[in-house]
Amino acid sequence: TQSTRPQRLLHAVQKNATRGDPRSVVKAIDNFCRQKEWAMNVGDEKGCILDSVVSEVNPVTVLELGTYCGYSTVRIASLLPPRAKIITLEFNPDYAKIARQVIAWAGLEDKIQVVEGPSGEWIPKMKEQFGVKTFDLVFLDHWKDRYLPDTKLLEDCGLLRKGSILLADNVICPGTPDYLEYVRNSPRYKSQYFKSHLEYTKAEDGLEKSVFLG
Ligand SMILES: O=C(NCCCCCn1ccc2cnccc21)c1cc(-c2ccc(F)cc2)cc(O)c1O
Ligand SMILES: [Mg+2]
Repeated sequence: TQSTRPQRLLHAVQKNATRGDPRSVVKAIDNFCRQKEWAMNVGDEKGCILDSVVSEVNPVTVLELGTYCGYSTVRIASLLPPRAKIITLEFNPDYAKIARQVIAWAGLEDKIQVVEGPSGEWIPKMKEQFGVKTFDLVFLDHWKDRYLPDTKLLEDCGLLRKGSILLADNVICPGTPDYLEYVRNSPRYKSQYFKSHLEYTKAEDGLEKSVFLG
């Protein structure tokens, strides 16, 4: 039976990356996507912006919405202090299965919890299920029409604190117009746009970093 793109991406990691070396896993995925098959990882250009935000925030609790194959999960986790944890939500069980194997190859399974299901159902259960108080950093990379409702849900569930950072991928391509309008005009956020390009292409895209003001 025909393999899927995530399966081919995983094989490229297992073939070209060193076990326990997260940076080599990131490199192997970027090379696969540049040379063989495009895939919707945040990629190396936006990935460097992600790295700088993570290093600046030094988060202890991270929520990622949209795991896919675990590229950004590995990128973030490789920069976290020892006790820090990421909860990453993936709707598609096949993607989650691949992501767990990519994360294991990077040797980062102790810092990462991959949770399967829709954000709308899981966000209200974060406190009781995972003992989370608030998130220091949220990376939004899932259905683009869920960025806004899930941000409001995070607020309503008390999962954001003064200074929590929201970092959103794809605010230009595919685009999240209602989310951008909200974080850029709400008095509860201080927002900043990092112009970049859609992963592995010349098309414009960017990340929006928004600080929750409480
Ligand atoms: O669609 C994108 N990502 C989302 C994938 C599905 C997420 C599903 N999901 C995961 C967790 C979760 C929790 N609750 C509900 C749903 C949930 C995406 C697309 C492009 C893209 C594609 C084609 C093109 F021509 C240009 C750009 C580029 C990106 O970087 C992207 O991220
Ligand atoms: Mg994305």
